[in-house]
Amino acid sequence: MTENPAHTALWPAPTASGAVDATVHVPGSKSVTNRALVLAALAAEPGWLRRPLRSRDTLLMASALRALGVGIEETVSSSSSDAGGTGEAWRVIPAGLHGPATVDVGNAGTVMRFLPPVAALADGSVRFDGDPRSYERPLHGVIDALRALGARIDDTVQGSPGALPMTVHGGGALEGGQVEIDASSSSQFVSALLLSGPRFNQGVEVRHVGGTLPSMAHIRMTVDMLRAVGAQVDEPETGGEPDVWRVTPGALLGRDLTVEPDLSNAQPFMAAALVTGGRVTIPDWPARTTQPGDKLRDIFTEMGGSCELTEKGLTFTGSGGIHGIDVDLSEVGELTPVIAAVAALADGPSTLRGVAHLRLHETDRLAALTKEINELGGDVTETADGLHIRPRRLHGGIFHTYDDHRMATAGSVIGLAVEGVQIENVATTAKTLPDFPEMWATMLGDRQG
Ligand SMILES: O=C(O)C1=C[C@@H](OP(=O)(O)O)[C@@H](O)[C@H](O)C1
Ligand SMILES: C=C(OP(=O)(O)O)C(=O)O
Repeated sequence: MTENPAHTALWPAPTASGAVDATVHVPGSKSVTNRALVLAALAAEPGWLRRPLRSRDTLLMASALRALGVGIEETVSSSSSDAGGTGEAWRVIPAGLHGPATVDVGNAGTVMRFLPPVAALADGSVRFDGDPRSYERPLHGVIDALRALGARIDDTVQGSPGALPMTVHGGGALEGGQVEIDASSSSQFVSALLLSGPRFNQGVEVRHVGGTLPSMAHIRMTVDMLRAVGAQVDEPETGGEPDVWRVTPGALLGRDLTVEPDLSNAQPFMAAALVTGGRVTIPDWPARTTQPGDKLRDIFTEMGGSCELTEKGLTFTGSGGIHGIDVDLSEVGELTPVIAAVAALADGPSTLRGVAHLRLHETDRLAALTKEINELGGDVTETADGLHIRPRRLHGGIFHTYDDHRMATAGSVIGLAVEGVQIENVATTAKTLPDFPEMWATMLGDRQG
């Protein structure tokens, strides 16, 4: 097999010549955009998504829904009042879902987990395939649950059962009802079943049985967004049974939704303020949000910064010092790589806990962070559910990224403080933030190279 040159290309991570002082407009949230697309596709009337994220994961979601018959028209409004926004809006026009169709999930957890229930509602066969890594990421929870709820799925044609590739033989409707799943390997199993639940004949009752459920922030996001389009949801946090979610069958409204900036993608820019003792403002930081990135206000404050939320957005200011942290990240696992990078530059040790499931993300993130930080001279050890990080003087070298966007941004944060760090395949940030290298250079005022 020939190597794809983009996968081995090296990007010299710019070092910061001084404290950063920048305003960074961060594009829309991946998690909100892909949920909004699914909910709009399942609605009873057309809807709008304003300032959607345009990245590999969201374009894969849009292409897949189009392949199932949904209309998605991309428009750019010239009279946009979006401060700093592109004025981009997508009109989503629901239609009868049908196969035959092929869905490329790439390496998008949201596409590979959220769309099989949608395909089960389609009339016809829908084949799912994706990047080699997508074959290894857990999907059994969605497959087993859909079968229990009445779907016909063939996951034995190629590869191993319980994983991609597979074909969902949609019957035009799904009975739904009660189902038990072990979602300890991905919260997206629960979100997937809830998002399509209003369209199942009996709705759905999902009971999680198993170890700790990760990424609760993302399940809250699912519940919030379902309610916003008129779905009735009972859930543990508003008085329901622990680990049980119920969605009543019913029609969904077409909404006009403006997508919040992706706070997890704001993270490397905030980390730059922390690492350089500078200041970064993220416009449009929501006053109230279910995004896990909102927790950065607490986490990065504890690590040495301070936050101010004003009408200009969130201004995060580094103090010049970086402190180690002992933190349970189970609710906000996707923040781990950049926190690990900052921790490697801190004045004391850190322990990151509650994130064993990161071993099955875009790559094995615990192994990858350990190996790459240690190869720059660091001292990181893996624990059963996280990382111990003891800061040491780091040196330059190649930071491998394993097709993981958050490995690339984590390496870039280290590169701000360490000369000679080269990021392999920085283009992998296109999964959720295609303009990352340009945004990074702009933040640094194009002074570095
Ligand atoms: O539902 C979502 O949008 C997400 C849920 C989380 O997945 P896991 O629960 O698999 O960690 C998170 O890590 C991922 O980036 C996005
Ligand atoms: C785990 C992540 O993505 P996915 O949606 O592919 O699970 C992530 O973005 O950190």
